[in-house]
Amino acid sequence: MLAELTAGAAEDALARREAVSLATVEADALAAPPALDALAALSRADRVKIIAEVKRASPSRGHLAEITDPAALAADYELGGASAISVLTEGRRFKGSLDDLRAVRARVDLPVLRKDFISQPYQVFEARAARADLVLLIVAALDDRTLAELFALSTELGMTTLVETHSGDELSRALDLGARLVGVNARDLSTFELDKTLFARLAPTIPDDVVKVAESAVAVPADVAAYREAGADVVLIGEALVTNHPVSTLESFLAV
Ligand SMILES: O=C(O)c1ccccc1NCC(=O)[C@H](O)[C@H](O)COP(=O)(O)O
Repeated sequence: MLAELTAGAAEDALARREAVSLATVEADALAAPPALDALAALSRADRVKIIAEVKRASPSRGHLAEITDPAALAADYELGGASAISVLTEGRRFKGSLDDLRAVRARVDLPVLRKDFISQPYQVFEARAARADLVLLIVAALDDRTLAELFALSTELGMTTLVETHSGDELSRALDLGARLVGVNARDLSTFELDKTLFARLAPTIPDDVVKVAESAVAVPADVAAYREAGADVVLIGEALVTNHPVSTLESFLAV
């Protein structure tokens, strides 16, 4: 599934590249206003922080929510106390787009994450050209050379990279890269199985100066509390926010 999602996203990027050249998207990225300092916005605090996700659908759950106005949803997230917004821009299975990201960026003052299956420099330039402040790189989807190349490019463009892991080996690769924002995703991206205990097992091996993000599998406030207890600085939440009242749900998650 991860290979299929990554290949599909690369194919879609290639089609966009035929319409808008690499040189153009690179120039747009370089001309964009500076990225917000997402690492500072997400760094350790006396309370857990939340990255709230704009998520219409997913391979594991199918249709989740209509979300006709992603910017309005992001504004609700900001009101509810989110520290950053994640926008799933993958079109085939998540029904997202870069237009969603641009709309969100134009509405909120929070850092915005391009959450996609990135494997090409073109997609990193696109993210910055759309004024994303962060990009996601999934260790399991990339070989070391590509991971390092994309991480360096995102950093050069002034963005923060959320480096996503699912195991001790992937965590070592993320830390070797010098990642400062590391995610542990409870969702196995091949089987879709959720392991709520994975973060607690891996977190003790992540150095203190690395910002730790627990991704996926939050349904109720107790899940946020458990991630916080296990050392999460940040929790990334999608489904629970798009299928419930976004403001009050966020407030309940932040009250733990
Ligand atoms: O959500 C999926 O089904 C999925 C399947 C394959 C690859 C990635 C997938 N999701 C991306 C995410 O990591 C989540 O959207 C994110 O962590 C939020 O998760 P949740 O709060 O459980 O919706």
